[in-house]
Amino acid sequence: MSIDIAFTKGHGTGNDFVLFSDPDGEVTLADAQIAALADRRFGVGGDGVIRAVRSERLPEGAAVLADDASAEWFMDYHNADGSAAEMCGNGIRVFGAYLLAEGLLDLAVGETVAIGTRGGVRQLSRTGDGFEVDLGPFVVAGEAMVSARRLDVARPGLAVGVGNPHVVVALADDAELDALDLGEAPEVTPAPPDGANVEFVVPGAISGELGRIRMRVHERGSGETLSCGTGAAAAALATRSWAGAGAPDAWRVQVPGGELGVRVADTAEGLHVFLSGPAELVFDGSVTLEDRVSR
Ligand SMILES: N[C@@H](CCC[C@H](N)C(=O)O)C(=O)O
Repeated sequence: MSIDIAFTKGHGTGNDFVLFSDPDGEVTLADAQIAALADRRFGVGGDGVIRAVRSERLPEGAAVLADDASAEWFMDYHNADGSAAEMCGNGIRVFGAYLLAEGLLDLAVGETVAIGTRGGVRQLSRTGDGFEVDLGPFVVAGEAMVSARRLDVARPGLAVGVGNPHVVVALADDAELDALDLGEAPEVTPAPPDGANVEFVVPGAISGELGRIRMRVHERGSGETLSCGTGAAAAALATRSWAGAGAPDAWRVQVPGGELGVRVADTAEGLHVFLSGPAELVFDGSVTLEDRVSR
């Protein structure tokens, strides 16, 4: 049986998503159907697909609601290849904008809402020009060697966990970053058990309390994208760790699709990393998904 989906297309600094709502959890899409929706030539096109579903209607939602009973909405995130991911830093801001536009959420500037994700509950705050998300505690630990097309030799990478897995590699300068060919997934050795998003960064100037970074990313399950929010947080955390004592807690990360803010701050639950940036809704449409996808 085919299924009709009413969707909204949105993006955060060029990281683009197909969003649809399924409040009662009645729509189960196969990975191939999600990939068909995300296909840029044969479908709507996007780096990911996001379903808005009530936490209480999902098996994963039980843990979310046990942690925070106010997390009514769950961001069911899938990469462009159909694989599920724990978290999406750009996606959750666009998710907030989508819930507001659909009338599923009431959130004034300055207010915060709890959102369920596979990586746990995330607190999302509405700012004057977008959203800021508390990505929670983080882990910066573990080394790997990373090779990529047009990189002369394999480089050391630092593993960073912000709910989903990342490996961050520092490059010497802009020329090296621009020359990279990320049309193919970088090879990470030893291979992370669940795969990883790989960020290539060029640390820039640190002026006072603020550090700057340029970044390109190859996302697990989606390929090279114009931006990755959790990747920007991972890039800032790795650069902060390389810089050592006295490194700034606030960072601006420049990605091909724009700029994101990252800050590290003490909270009642310890050190957390926060991500801020825009969230844009671009257009609405509807699409019929076939039960059996041939591609
Ligand atoms: N683009 C996202 C990350 C999406 C998930 C990622 N590809 C993964 O598999 O972990 C972001 O903005 O954080």
